[in-house]
Amino acid sequence: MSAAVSGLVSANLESFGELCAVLEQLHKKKRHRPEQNKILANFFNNVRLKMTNSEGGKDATFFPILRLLLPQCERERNPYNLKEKKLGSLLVKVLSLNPKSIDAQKLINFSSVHSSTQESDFAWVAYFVLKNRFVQKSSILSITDINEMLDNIAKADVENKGILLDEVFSYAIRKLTAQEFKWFLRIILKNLKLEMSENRILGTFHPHATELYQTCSSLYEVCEKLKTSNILSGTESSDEAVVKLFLAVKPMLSERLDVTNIHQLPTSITYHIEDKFDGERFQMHMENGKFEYFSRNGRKYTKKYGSTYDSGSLTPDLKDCFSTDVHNFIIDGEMMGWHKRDQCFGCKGMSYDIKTITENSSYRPCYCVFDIIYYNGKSLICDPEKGGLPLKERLNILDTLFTDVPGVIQHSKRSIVKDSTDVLNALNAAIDNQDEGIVVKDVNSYYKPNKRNEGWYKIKPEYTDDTMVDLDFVVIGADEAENKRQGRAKSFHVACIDVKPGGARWVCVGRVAGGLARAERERVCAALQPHWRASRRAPPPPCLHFNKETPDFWVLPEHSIVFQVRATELIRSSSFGAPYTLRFPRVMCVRTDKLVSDVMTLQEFNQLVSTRSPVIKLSRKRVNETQLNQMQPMTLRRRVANLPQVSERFRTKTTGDVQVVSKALLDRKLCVISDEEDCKKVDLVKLIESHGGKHVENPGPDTWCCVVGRMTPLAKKRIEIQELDIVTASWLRSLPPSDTLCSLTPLNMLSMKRETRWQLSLDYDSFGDSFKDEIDENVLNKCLQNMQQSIYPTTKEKLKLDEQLFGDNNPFSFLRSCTIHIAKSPLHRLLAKMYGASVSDDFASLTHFVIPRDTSSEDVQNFKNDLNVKIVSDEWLEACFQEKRLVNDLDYIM
Ligand SMILES: Nc1ncnc2c1ncn2[C@@H]1O[C@H](COP(=O)(O)OP(=O)(O)OP(=O)(O)O)[C@@H](O)[C@H]1O
Repeated sequence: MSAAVSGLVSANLESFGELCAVLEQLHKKKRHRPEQNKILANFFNNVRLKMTNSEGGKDATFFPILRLLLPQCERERNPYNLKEKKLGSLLVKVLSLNPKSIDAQKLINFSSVHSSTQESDFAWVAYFVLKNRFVQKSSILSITDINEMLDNIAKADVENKGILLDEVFSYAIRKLTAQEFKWFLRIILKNLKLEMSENRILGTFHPHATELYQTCSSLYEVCEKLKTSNILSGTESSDEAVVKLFLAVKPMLSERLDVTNIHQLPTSITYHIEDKFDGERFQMHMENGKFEYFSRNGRKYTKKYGSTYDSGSLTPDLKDCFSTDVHNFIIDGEMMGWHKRDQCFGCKGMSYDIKTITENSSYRPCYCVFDIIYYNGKSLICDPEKGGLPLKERLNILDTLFTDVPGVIQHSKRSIVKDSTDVLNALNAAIDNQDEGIVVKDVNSYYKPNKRNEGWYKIKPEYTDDTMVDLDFVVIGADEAENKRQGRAKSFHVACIDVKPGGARWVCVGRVAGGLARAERERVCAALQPHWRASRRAPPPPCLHFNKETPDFWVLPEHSIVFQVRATELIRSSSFGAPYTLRFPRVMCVRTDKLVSDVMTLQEFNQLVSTRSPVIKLSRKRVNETQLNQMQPMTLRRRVANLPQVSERFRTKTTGDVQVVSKALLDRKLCVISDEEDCKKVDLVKLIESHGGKHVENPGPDTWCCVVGRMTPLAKKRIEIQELDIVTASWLRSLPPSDTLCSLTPLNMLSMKRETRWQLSLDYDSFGDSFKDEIDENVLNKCLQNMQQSIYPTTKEKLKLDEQLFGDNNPFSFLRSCTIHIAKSPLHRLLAKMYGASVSDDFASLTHFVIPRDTSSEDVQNFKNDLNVKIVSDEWLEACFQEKRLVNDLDYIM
């Protein structure tokens, strides 16, 4: 297809040289996102203009260009299977360089780590080494030519024709300029080094392109759908879901949830629990007996698993399992390894890769299906307007689609959640079984491609403090960072101590990269810097046992420090000194208080792995219900409505010696949301009981009211949503004993539900002044305070006013709708406030979390893990300030 497609845009329309010039500009402006966007948008507009003005150009497609701009999204061509090492040797061969020459050595032994400047990738090194050998000084090849050359490279790999490769490369060297060749190499390596995300490039191309790409993972389809003629005639829209058989849909993702925050899920919603399978996400497409398999990032694995019932390692076993009235479908699930002899699942850390296992492996693929995307010609995803069905209805279809064949294809089992105890029990069962965790899903959620916050939650033990066993290791090595901004080390090799009669030996157990905050990493690197020894110059001494994975630098423990490390599992490995290594490790803290001789001993480490199972889970401790009550404000995400009660034995209890002295709260249920600085929760509960009331752990429909002391994020959230009656803890503390039930007045309340508000409005005015009761000085003061407050309009009212006065954009308060946390710049904070933003440190209520543009990707990832809020670069704010309007933040999402 690709050659034909390449021809659709006229060869003369765009030369590769012009594209390279744009790429150069984008590369130069890589720290200036808005400028990059402008450059790219201008380029697209120019091409669009040329297309419409050219004969038949209205039907021309951007695909040949877009696939060069987004080489990492290339799915129409086979993989090139050319990495730096192979490319280096190929160039040396094609250019007939003396392999021992300095230039040839630079190409053959290229390593991004050891190259002289931070910016240099292989293409850049090749450019400098080879630029004088290029004869072509100006551009002569078109985009079509380049695509054809790439087709040939992909073909050469499939057909294993080295000659074809040599031909393409010698042609490229003769016909391309040195600069074009540099970009040609970057396209082959699928990394243009522009620091522009897929979404940003697609978003600049067309506002609907990103969404379309999520549903089909095909640039070709995106370009077809957004052809110039459609754009001009206004017929294009993203409303039509482009789910097509045999085109991969980007899978829906799960949001991380710490089980101790489970109460924060609204109880008005029904959830079910499923096992969290520890395999590889796969989609299966089928039409009339023809199958395709796609991995999570849209790569085809059909050859492996089989395109028909006659081929592959999975499809032949599916022959009789599908219902007879199904013609086509797309299903979503996890490809697991099934141990043929032991008849059980393996997990990802084990010594097989489900994508590449062969017949000889002890494992075979078993597809565990948890969703359906497409059924008998109809897409079932996205919102109802687009034909989407809620999960429970999709699952009704899925249940009838096939019958389980154990070890081949299985439905993911699910159970409806009745209360938080169910979730806890399921997680603890997963911990006991050494499983990865559980997944909790809103049964009414719609399938949203590539979306993470749409009703699916993954709950793993490691998200909860205290369930994991932390291990103390000493740093004995490091690998060098390509980018030295955060210090010299990219990752650290950590070891346990093996105490021997002749002296200690340090046995490396693995490598850890994540977990350290930027400043801390810098501090660690600075402290170790004087003691690092490069392994290339001086091999590590025998007391440091590394095995195959020798670090770039080693350090003696006496000069080193201790890391407290948390990992999800230990997996068998022959790469490091110990027979098991750490899976997904991260540094929890630097133990400056610990001597290196106090780290874990090899003996202790071996005890952990004494079962000899290939994977040892490090989540040892179960979660108990008391932990469920410890809210974690940082991950507070969703609206809280009627919440489930925790089981009786874990409720906050008084000692039982409370004397009931009043009937003010007789038989009423109250829920204490937060305590007061000087009055613990248990004391507030005692007060409730002394008035004859009952304390409940979570508010439900029969809860009379809630009590708030300290303004915790949870308390704020509950007050904000105005769905509960909430009184202040000071009201409870000053409640006088009484023989009759007390009543609530607006002045004591932080929040009211609608019915209460309506009822009280009969007796009180909007400032809390009673129509019938006399008031004292104290009450009068409070009413006056309310009057003052109510003079100021709410944000909502201000927004309305903005709209009336300024239409779409109020140039003086364009940030009014935003609640922003600004990590660094005080100036930005000031300006943001000046332009109407609420600047806040309350992570639960943020619309944007603004961080400096040069924040490391690791830190960005950490923020993403911890916060459910848009994380944007500070360039977004600058763009807003500059343009005096609320600039679309999409381009600035980190
Ligand atoms: N029952 C299930 N429902 C949905 N996803 C599941 C289920 N079981 C396993 N998964 C897998 O869990 C993955 C998410 O969990 P995990 O955090 O381990 O993966 P990740 O790749 O590290 O992160 P993420 O996929 O969330 O970016 C999903 O992509 C999916 O492949």
